[in-house]
Amino acid sequence: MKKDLHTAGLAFRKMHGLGNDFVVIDSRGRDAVVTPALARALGDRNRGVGFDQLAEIRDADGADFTLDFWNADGSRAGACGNATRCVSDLVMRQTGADGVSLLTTRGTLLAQRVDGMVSVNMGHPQLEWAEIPLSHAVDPLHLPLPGAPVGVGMGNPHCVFFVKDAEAVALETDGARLEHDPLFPQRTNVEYVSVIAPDHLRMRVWERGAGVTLACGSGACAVAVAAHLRGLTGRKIQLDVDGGTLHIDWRSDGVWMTGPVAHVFDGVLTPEFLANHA
Ligand SMILES: N[C@H](CCC[C@H](N)C(=O)O)C(=O)O
Repeated sequence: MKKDLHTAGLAFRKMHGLGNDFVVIDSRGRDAVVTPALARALGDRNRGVGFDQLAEIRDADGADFTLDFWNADGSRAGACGNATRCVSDLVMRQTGADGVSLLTTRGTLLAQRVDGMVSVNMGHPQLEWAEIPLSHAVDPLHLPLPGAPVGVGMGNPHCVFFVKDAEAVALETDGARLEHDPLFPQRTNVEYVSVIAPDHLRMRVWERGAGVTLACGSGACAVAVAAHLRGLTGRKIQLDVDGGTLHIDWRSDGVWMTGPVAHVFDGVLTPEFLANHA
């Protein structure tokens, strides 16, 4: 941790997309400051700020900015759709532009403002077992687990179950167990989905490294892809999550996700907090 942060503190923003909540730290123009220990401390809803993911903005070559994501347990997340939409909104407000490009571990993503909401192209889904990743060669469309879920990568792993009633699922126990199933060498996010209509799904989610959340953007994209590949839906759907509604459109250039964003408050982490957790 840099010496000036120990005297001045560290500014952050609290944002959310459909109740999927984020702390955003802007490290453009300086070295990155987030460590696994700081992410865990900040993610503590009693002793820190609390978030589902922490997003750190950094400078980028060839894009408007770079985004790194951390889960509340201090692990890294390769993708976070809702935080991507929130930070894109922030940067669009700062620059006055209607669109931005950003770099994540997936490469360059594009985001734009649409009807008061923010859309992001989350890229092409990863449908090969090794890129999801799975531990060995199996058919990702019918994974060898009870309930035959679908495995999809969106820069992070997802395990999608189609069930009769997503409300009736034991999300906390089943999600926690499946996150650590040996089929997923990097653990997995877990989604339970019921079909309302060929263009309308209901999803509940257990996130790797964060637990039950009110929404998950990359999960919503994975679910739309899985549902279409299983012949349950078209390519454009409305998806109801616990925190609201997302719109997903799997186009030829990637999976687009659209929804609301909210900026809740700004704060400054104290030098004392940083000294104890950096
Ligand atoms: N909330 C995020 C996903 C976080 C995924 C994370 N839990 C992981 O380890 O992959 C989203 O909107 O896409």
